[in-house]
Parts: sequence; C-alpha cells; structure tokens
Amino acid sequence: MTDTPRETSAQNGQAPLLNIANILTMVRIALVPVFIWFLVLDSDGALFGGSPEADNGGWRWAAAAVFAVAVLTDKIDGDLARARNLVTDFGKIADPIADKLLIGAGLIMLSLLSELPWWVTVVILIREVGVTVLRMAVIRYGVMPASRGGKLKTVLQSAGLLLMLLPLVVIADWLADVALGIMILALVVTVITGVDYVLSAFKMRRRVRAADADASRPGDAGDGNA
Ligand SMILES: O=P(O)(O)OC[C@H](O)CO
Repeated sequence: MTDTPRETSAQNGQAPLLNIANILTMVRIALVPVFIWFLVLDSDGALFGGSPEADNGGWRWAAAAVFAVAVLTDKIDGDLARARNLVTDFGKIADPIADKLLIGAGLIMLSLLSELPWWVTVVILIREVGVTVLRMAVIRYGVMPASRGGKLKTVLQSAGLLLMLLPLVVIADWLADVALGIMILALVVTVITGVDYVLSAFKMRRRVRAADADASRPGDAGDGNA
C-alpha cells in the first residue's frame, strides 16, 4: 500500500512540481471558499443567527455545482497523474489535503445548517485530521499515499455530500434518506480506513528500521554471495 520507504522523498528525475495534475489539485482548494460562500448566500443570514428572508434556492444549486466540479477535478487529476506519469510526492500529500478541505467544508456547512448531525461531522473530521497528521509524522519513512479504501471513502463522502447539497426533498422525500444512508456508509468506511492507515504507518516504520539495522550491520554486504 505504501511506497518503498524513503524512495520517493527525492523528486529528482520525476515530473515537474507545476504540472496539470497538481494545478487541478490547487484549483480544487481554490473552489472551497467559493463553495462556502455560495452556501452562506443561500442561507440568507440564517447561518449567522438571523432569520431567512427569501428563498435563494439558486445559490444552493450553485454551491452543489461548484462542489461537483471540485469532485470532478479529483477524478481528473488522479487519472492525469497516472496516465501522464505526473505523480509527485507533493501531489500525494496535497491531493488528500485538498479532498479533506472540500469534504470538511461540506460537512461543517451542512451541520451549521442543521442538515447533518454534528457527531457525524466531528467523527469524520477527527479521522481526516488524524490521517493528515499521521502522514506528516511518518514522512521520514516515506510518503504514505492514499489507499484504495481511502479513495472509496472519498467517493462515498463526495456522493453523500453532493446528494445532501442538492435540494432533493423537492423531488422526493426518500432521496434525502438515501443521501443520509450514503453518508452513514461513508462514515463507517472513513473509520475503518483510518484504522488501516495507523496499521500501515506502523508497518512502514518497522520496515524502514529493519532496513536501517541491516544496512548498519558490519560485513553484511558480502554475506550471501560467498
Ligand atoms: O485515504 P485518505 O484519507 O488519505 O484520502 C484519500 C484521498 O482523498 C483520495 O483521493
């Protein structure tokens, strides 16, 4: 799941930092405040203790559209990075952070709007911040890239949030239940993958320490060739 320890810490000979995949990651980060602002406009002051004066459903659609575009950049930058060999250590770190900023903003805004229970937001945020801190803490052993489970988790979170952002109740009540169901599934996968990252980090550390110990053992170089 993780890279060969320390192998990726040098970017020499790899793709340039300023490549299309990393630019798309930056675009995703830049879209987060726009998304928040559209939801604030949609709330008509309700977010700040005032009472809504008019129904600006249009801003809600706009916020959902910005969110969808941002999610799309996640898919495109990953595909481009792999297809054009644009994978960089920076991208491996920045891409999950960009996802977390977007998802975190969505969760917090929906909880502020009383549309998502706060405990769901808090549990997911603790996991997301925890994994980011863990990733930084083990960087000396190598970059811990997103796992398959982590990617599935982001897809579920994005799908759940997008469905919750769309004013689906207008179409049918049960669609809102589907959206909440996906969010709960996302929550479960979020926690499971969080535990998996902790285990991976320990394995990574053990592997690097064992390799270091082997390398520092005198006379090892010739062993096995005799
Ligand atoms: O597993 P995480 O938490 O590092 O996040 C995965 C990324 O969001 C996948 O793009």
